[in-house]
Order: sequence, then structure tokens, then C-alpha cells
Amino acid sequence: MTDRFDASAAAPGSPAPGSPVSGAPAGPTAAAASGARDVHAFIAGLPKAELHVHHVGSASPRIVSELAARHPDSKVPTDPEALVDYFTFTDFAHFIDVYLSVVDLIRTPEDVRLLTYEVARDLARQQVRYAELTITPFSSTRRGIDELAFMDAIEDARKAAEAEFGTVLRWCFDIPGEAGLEAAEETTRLATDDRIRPEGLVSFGLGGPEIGVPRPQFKPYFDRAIAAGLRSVPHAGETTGPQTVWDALTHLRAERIGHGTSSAQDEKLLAHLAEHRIALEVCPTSNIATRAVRTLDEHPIKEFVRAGVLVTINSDDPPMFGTDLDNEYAVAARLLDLDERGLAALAKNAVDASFLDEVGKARIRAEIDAYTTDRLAP
Ligand SMILES: Nc1ncnc2c1ncn2[C@@H]1O[C@H](CCC(=O)c2cccc(C(=O)O)c2)[C@@H](O)[C@H]1O
Ligand SMILES: [Zn+2]
Repeated sequence: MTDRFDASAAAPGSPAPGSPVSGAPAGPTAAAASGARDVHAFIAGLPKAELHVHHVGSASPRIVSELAARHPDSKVPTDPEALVDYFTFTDFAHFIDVYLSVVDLIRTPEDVRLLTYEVARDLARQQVRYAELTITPFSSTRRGIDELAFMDAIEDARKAAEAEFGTVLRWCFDIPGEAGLEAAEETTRLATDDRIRPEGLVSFGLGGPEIGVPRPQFKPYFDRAIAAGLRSVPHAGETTGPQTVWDALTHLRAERIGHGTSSAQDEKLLAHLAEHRIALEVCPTSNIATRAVRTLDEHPIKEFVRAGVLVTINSDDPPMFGTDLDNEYAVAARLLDLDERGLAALAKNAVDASFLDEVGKARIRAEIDAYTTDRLAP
């Protein structure tokens, strides 16, 4: 079975130990080589880590309709079927409008806890052992939820999820950039004040529209967050060009990039990402649903792999985009012509790029290897 994809993303020019470099001469496609084995079944059981998935954006249709029923003044449909049409976006701005209408449904600490616990259940169902969940606390505190009650709610759910599902959750707090420096200040305060910040917080991000929201203005806030021990993971290059990614790297000291889709337009940027092992949090279906990319076949993920960039697969806002993490791995398998070993390597990329401690990383890597060996045993 030839594995044409080298997911270990070795630095350019140095073949990864023990595996063919990406772009090897064409042989039988990996999918064909995997024969009748069901890649979907392999993915379903594959232990995974998810690094780019939003708290509110992960609210399942059942949860959204349950919350919408609690708040009849909301324009969000209560019927899961109607929700599918409601979650069909004409452009990125439309997506943000819909996203905020769901944010409006989260009004009490109990809403927060319910949402968080159910998101963890959905992740565990996909064998997600570890996830860094992006939360926008500003959007909830500005809508009247008490900040300490908010933190208690997410922490209660995090601890319950770990105890009951075995899924380890950590938080990324992100600034909704379009809400400006007021949101930046509030998010930084919530993320760095030891009397408030939750135990599970590990990283600091920047989300929302990129157009008209230049990254350099947020440098003082990222400096404070990094000084407080948080890791920098801003969205960049999702709906704007590669300069936004460069700005995230130079001004915000990004250790990973949310999406980074337009990096494929800049060979120097790709080489920089590969050389410094700065992972891209690739969310293929999200890019199609928000119209950031026209079709999956045009998605630049192949260019990322060819350049040796550390690619991780993520779902972003799965129910809103009619997908889930398993489906995103299936999309990656098709676009990158991956067999089981290639998929396992992708899963390990996410573990490698995560902010989990080394003991935890080794545990999940070992699970991935054991699972793959077991599934491929003759
Ligand atoms: N693919 C995505 N790409 C980018 N972001 C994404 C994606 N998916 C989900 N988000 C989330 O959407 C939020 C958007 C919130 C926002 O823009 C906003 C603007 C003005 C006021 C307020 C408010 O709360 O009052 C909020 C971000 O914080 C981010 O966490
Ligand atoms: Zn996102």
C-alpha cells in the first residue's frame, strides 16, 4: 500500500524519518490501495484531537432548537429541519449574523453549561480525546451573563466531560475583532486576571471578520496574554490575503494560524510556516460554507502539504456547516488521497500542534498507533 501523503510535515528538504516525502511519484492511489476497507469506519474509531472548533458554533441543532424554544423572541428556528436552511450562508458577513443570533440564545450560566457539556459529548462521540474549544467570553458577558458564573459554568462542564467522557477540554478565549478594542480589552482582562481566568484556559485568539479588522492593532492585547502564559492562535487568511497571516505571525506572535487559507498564495509564507512548524488549523467545509473557498477541489490543502506545512484538520462550527470532525477527516482523505496511515498521521499532527502536556500527547499518539496497527492487522 503506497502512502502518497507524508503528514509528518518534515521541514522542507529533509525527508521525514521512515516515511516517503510528500509528492512522491504517482503510484496506485492510497484510496485504491486501501481496497475495500472502509475509510469512514477507520475515521470513526480513530482517536483524534481538535484544535479549531467554536463553543457556540458547535451547538447541535437539538441544543439550538431547545434554546430557541426557551427564547421565543429569537429569530432562530425551533425546528431542526428549518435550522438547516437557516444555516445556509450567502457570504461570510451573513454567517456572522447567523452566528450572533445563536450567541443571543445563550443567556444564562445554565445555558452555557448545557451547551458546553453537549459539545463535549459530541466530540467524545467522534473519539476526540483532546480539544481546544474557542470561546468568545466578551459576547456573553456583554449580553449580561455574569463573568464568574460564566467561568464556573464552562469549568463545571469541562470537568464533567473529562470524568464522564474521557475527553480533555481546554479553552481558547478569542477577541471578536470587529467589536474593536473594547472587546480586546475585556477579553484580555477576562483571560489574564487570576481572579477570573478559568483553569482550563491555554490560548488566546482573534476571530470574526478579517476585512476591515487589521491584526496589528491587537498587538498590545496579545502581548499581555502571552506574558500571562497564554498561547497565540489568531484566525488569519480566512477571508483576506497572505499579509494578514504575516501580520498574525509578526505582530501577534502566532504559534498556530486559524485557517491560513490564503497562505497558498505566498510561497515564502508557506516556506516560513513549514520551517518554523507553525501549524495551520485547516477547516475545509467551513471555507466552502462561508464562501471563503469556492469548491473543495479548489481548496489549497494540497499546496500546504506539498510545501511541508504542518496541517491539522478541524471542523470550526460543525452543525452550522453541516459537518463534523469525522467528515472533515473524510474530506481530507479524499483531497489528499490518504489511506489509513495517512489519516493517522494527520491525527498525530493535531496532537503535535496542540498545547496539551507531553505526557498527554504521548498517550494519544500511542492510542492512535495502537488503533492503526490493530485495524490494519492482516
Ligand atoms: N470561521 C470563523 N471565522 C471567524 N470567526 C468565527 C468563525 N467561526 C466562528 N467564529 C466566531 O465568530 C465570532 C464573531 C463575533 C463577531 O464578529 C462580533 C462582531 C461584533 C460584535 C460581537 C458581539 O459579540 O457583540 C461579535 C468570533 O468571536 C469567532 O469566535
Ligand atoms: Zn474559526
